[in-house]
Amino acid sequence: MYLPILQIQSEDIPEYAIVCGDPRRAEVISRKLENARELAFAREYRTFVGDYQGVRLAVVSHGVGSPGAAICFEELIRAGAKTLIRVGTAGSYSAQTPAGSLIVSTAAVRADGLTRSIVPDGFPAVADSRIVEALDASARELGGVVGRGITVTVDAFFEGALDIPHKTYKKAGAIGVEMEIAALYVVASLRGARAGAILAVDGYADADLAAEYDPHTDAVAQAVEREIEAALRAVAKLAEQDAKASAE
Ligand SMILES: O=P(O)(O)O[C@H]1O[C@H](CO)[C@@H](O)[C@H]1O
Ligand SMILES: O=c1cc[nH]c(=O)[nH]1
Repeated sequence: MYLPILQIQSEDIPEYAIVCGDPRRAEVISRKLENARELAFAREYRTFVGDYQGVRLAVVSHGVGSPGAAICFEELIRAGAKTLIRVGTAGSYSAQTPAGSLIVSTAAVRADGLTRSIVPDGFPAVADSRIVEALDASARELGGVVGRGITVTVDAFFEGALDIPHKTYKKAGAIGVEMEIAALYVVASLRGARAGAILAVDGYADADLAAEYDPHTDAVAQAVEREIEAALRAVAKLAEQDAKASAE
């Protein structure tokens, strides 16, 4: 089956997929794979396949924002992807997770518009627990600060005339904010796939903590390197669990 937006053939897509916003990050991840091959680069969607520790996986960029990203998640799942892990960046709400930390998202606040148009209010956006455990364990193997908790998915990066209620989300216990995870968790739930996400913190979103925003520091680059490695190790762990389960 031809997937018209990603412009790939479903036969080329394996069960495991790593997704990220930035097409350049997809290329960086693909360089960690053996037998890496670029399948397509259509709009913001850049698709690679390759092997990590013997596990075939796809690496696909989904761009910025939930509507475009949801198309990518839908087509990947239609193509046969069953495990999707987002490797992204986030703003932090907590001094415990400063720039350069990693966050493993357990669930997402649906403060986006896309999921409102595909599931009712109140429907949760939740990560798969085995993916959370695999990401958390892999991130901790690599050292550095690792937070774990609820993240917020918004549509607006910059505030307009209305405030983005970061303080309210923080008071309610969320630890960071980004722009696509709720769409990933909801689309995965709708289509019978499982999903999780790991984020490199690139600054504070909380106005009380915020300094000049600079996502291009060495600390952030090192955190992105660690989250990529953590996601790849998590894929290997999950594939091993899946192989054991299907042998039983
Ligand atoms: O680094 P990525 O994966 O793009 O994730 C975050 O960065 C972008 C905003 O700068 C949004 O896509 C947000 O979710
Ligand atoms: O959406 C995002 C991504 C990174 N950093 C932020 O503050 N927001």
